[in-house]
Amino acid sequence: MEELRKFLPYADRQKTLYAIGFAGSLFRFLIPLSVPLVIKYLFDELLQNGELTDIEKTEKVLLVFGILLAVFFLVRGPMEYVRQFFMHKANNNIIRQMRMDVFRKVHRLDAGYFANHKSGEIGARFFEDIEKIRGLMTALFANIWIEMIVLAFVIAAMLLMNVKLAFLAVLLVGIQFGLAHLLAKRLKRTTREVMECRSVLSGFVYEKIQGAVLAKLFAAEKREELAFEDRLRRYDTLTDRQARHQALTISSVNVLSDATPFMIVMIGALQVIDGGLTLGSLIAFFAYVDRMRAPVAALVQAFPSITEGSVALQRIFRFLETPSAIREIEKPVPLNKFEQAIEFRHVRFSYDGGREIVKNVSFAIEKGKTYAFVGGSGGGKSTIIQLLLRMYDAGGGAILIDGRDIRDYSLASLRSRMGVVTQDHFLYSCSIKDNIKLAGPDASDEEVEAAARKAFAHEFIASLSQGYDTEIGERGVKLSGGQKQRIALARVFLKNPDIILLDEATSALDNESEGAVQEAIEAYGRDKTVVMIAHRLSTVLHADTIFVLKEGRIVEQGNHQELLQQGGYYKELWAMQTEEELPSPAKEPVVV
Ligand SMILES: Nc1ncnc2c1ncn2[C@@H]1O[C@H](COP(=O)(O)OP(=O)(O)OP(=O)(O)O)[C@@H](O)[C@H]1O
Repeated sequence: MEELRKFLPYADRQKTLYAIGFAGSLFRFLIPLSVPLVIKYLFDELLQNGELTDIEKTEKVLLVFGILLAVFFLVRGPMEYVRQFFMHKANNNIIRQMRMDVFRKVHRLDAGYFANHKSGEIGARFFEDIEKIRGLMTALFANIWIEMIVLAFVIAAMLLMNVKLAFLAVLLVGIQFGLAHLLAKRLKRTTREVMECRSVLSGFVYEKIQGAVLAKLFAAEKREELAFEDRLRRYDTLTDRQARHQALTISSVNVLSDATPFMIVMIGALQVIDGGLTLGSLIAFFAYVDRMRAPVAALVQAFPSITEGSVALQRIFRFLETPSAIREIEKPVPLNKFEQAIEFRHVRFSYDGGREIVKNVSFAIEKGKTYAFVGGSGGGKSTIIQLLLRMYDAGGGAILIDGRDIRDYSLASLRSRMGVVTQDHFLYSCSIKDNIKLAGPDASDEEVEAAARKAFAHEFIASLSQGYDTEIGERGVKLSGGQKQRIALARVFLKNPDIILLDEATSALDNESEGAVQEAIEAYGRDKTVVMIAHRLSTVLHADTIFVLKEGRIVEQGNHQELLQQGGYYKELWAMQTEEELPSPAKEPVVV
């Protein structure tokens, strides 16, 4: 029930709408409850009344039913409308609020969370889980209380007519609730399993849709189908179990609730024979017992909705309360400008708390210079950039910018000083212009074009039929690797940051474009601080300092010439690459 306590503030904000909807519900449900009383009046006081003439009786019948029909049409109908509209409005407002909170949370979680959770599973929170709350809200904020009030009204009317019969009815209803409550416990457990399984399934499907083309390349369609079928079967087993529990709950309660009127009428008939009850009262009693079945059935049927909704709430709050590994200090300072240097001091880092990826790394980066990290694959080069961006926090040592620990700076200001182009640049499925404008939403078309020109992207963009307005598909699938890379670069040029981080930023370009983009980066980077990661050493020859990383350690550092003279790992890498690249004279650098 903890989840319901956390949910209350959401409902509290909608209390006016709920109150209006609730008032509408009261009229809508209570008006029909007057019918048995009218029946009793008809039988006991009107039809069997010897003092009234037939004409008088007819007049009274017409009057009573005229009033009743007027109330039904003029009050009950509009009240039903009020109930439906305001309840829906309140529920929708809560759902929108929760979706916003989940969305906001997605953007507050750290990179580590996304490395360990599938996007489809996270997406399930937005739609399936949040939709499940709708049933819970309707049950909790309207139906349950209305049905309780109806039930209380019915019981009160019964007590007024016959105490003994009323107690019998209350006893039978109590048994029905007890049974439903008992069975609901098992139902809750299964419901949780079903929902967990469904979100895993949705993560699986989402990933397979993204990998559908890859599956074709490996002729793995059949394998994927079987894997999906297997998962669906497991999901079916769970939903079958859930349906069985649900059916058991509803059917056992329904049997009891169906039998209740018979028992009451039987005992009531005996009382009529004894003269302890009038015929009109028995008929009215029967009508009330029958009315009692609806609230009881509604309450029992509300159990599954409440169960599902509360499991969904648990899952949503678990997500909303996920602590972010990357947090700002209480009063972060803004990094308004990068003035002097970046320093890594004995930095250590492991993604999983086990294997160290960065091992006691220390280096300094001065403002206005160009640096490069090179080394074998998996050596930790990209991880260093991730640490600098505070996508992850170092496990040991410290990273300083202008003499201050980066954890002291506000995250937004820290990241806005840096522009990054990675190997895996994410593009949104919108227009090229909007993708570039991610770096500056207020940029004019001229500024966007200038940035694209610098990144040697303007020509290819202009050649597209829609130009800058061309939609590029999910993750930019409609563009080539080199085109995507140039758009990512244009984005950085538009952002105009103090520090440029380029992780294999030109690897997808052909030799000619790479040379041109390199020149652009060099020209642009003259008054900037540039940190590059490259496999192709020929692209980092101009760097002021090259750090050579091997298995998480800096094993050598210096400029290209110095490193060659050291005759170590760098020289080995250089020799290997120049041999590989010999057939391409255009790219062959001069080795002195
Ligand atoms: N999110 C992650 N969770 C766990 N391990 C990771 C994660 N990202 C990277 N690694 C591991 O960290 C190590 C270093 O990866 P990193 O990407 O920093 O290397 P790199 O030097 O940039 O490699 P490459 O040149 O191939 O891009 C690798 O062994 C990789 O498996």
